[in-house]
Amino acid sequence: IEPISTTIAVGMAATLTAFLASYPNIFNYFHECCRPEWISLNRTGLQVDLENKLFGQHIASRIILKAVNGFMSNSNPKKPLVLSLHGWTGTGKNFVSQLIAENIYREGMDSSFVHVFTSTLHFPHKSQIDTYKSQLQQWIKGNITNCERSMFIFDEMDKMHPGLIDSIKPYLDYYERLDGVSYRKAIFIFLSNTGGDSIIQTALDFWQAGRNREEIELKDLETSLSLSVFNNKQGGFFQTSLIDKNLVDFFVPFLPLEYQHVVQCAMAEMKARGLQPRREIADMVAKDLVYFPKSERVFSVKGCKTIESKLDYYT
Ligand SMILES: Nc1ncnc2c1ncn2[C@@H]1O[C@H](COP(=O)(O)OP(=O)(O)OP(=O)(O)O)[C@@H](O)[C@H]1O
Repeated sequence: IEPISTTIAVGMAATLTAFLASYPNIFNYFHECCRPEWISLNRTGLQVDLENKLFGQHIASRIILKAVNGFMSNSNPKKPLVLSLHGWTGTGKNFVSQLIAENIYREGMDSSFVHVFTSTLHFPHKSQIDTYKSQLQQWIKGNITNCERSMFIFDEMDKMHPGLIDSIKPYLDYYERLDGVSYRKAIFIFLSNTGGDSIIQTALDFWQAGRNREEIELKDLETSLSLSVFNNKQGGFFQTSLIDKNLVDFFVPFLPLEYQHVVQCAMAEMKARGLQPRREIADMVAKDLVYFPKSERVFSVKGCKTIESKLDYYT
């Protein structure tokens, strides 16, 4: 027997054995499963994405990076991570949720462990609230039983019937196990426009005082934000025990976007389409949008939301 071939053959067999040992089910190598190979935080990726892709949100960016990093590096968290993202339309709340998902799950938003609920789509009828409550509980329990590192995104919280979200309160709490299931490694993200007005007022106050937007700190927004979230009668948070029991770990404010950010969004969109980003086109797109308040015209009414369709027109 020729020694070199024998060495290679033995080496390959050892590698294959090690590979099969680490993948008891070879199927899991190709098919998404609840294992670190498929679910683990790419810290640098998240930081780079937040720095380069999310515009005009220095506070949100900072909080999210710290919160997600801290949570994902803790192998034994005491409760699930609960983030509540607030702000005007088109400012990046869904977008940031997507960035988080992409940097934790290899399959990103397409992962079978990332679940999105939209109030008007999944919970449309007030009369069905009791059914929704038990469905939601079972759905979350089932999914976390399947994979403890699951992520749940609740969009349009401001359109959710008050009371519904209270039904999942036990899952967000500090319990070690509930009916044999541990919810502590899951991530819950709530998105809403609630509190947007108070954030805008603060941003406008800074602008009118000639102060730099980057000088706005979380403490400038925190109190008025949590008050307006708690007392807004329209939304799923209305006087919910999630807030008075401090189960929301971070209230994350999204600032209204200005002309310069809309330009950045348009440039990024051109790049994403494989086009050479052109400032004059980005300017045309940005000038096409409506800004408020009427007299100052500082913030984009739709944030960066209609950029895509406007670009179709100009490119
Ligand atoms: N701050 C931002 N930085 C970069 N892109 C952004 C930002 N805000 C919005 N966009 C772009 O605009 C699109 C729409 O924004 P997104 O859906 O995240 O807004 P939203 O805050 O969730 O709005 P809504 O409250 O209406 O749901 C995003 O997919 C993204 O391309």
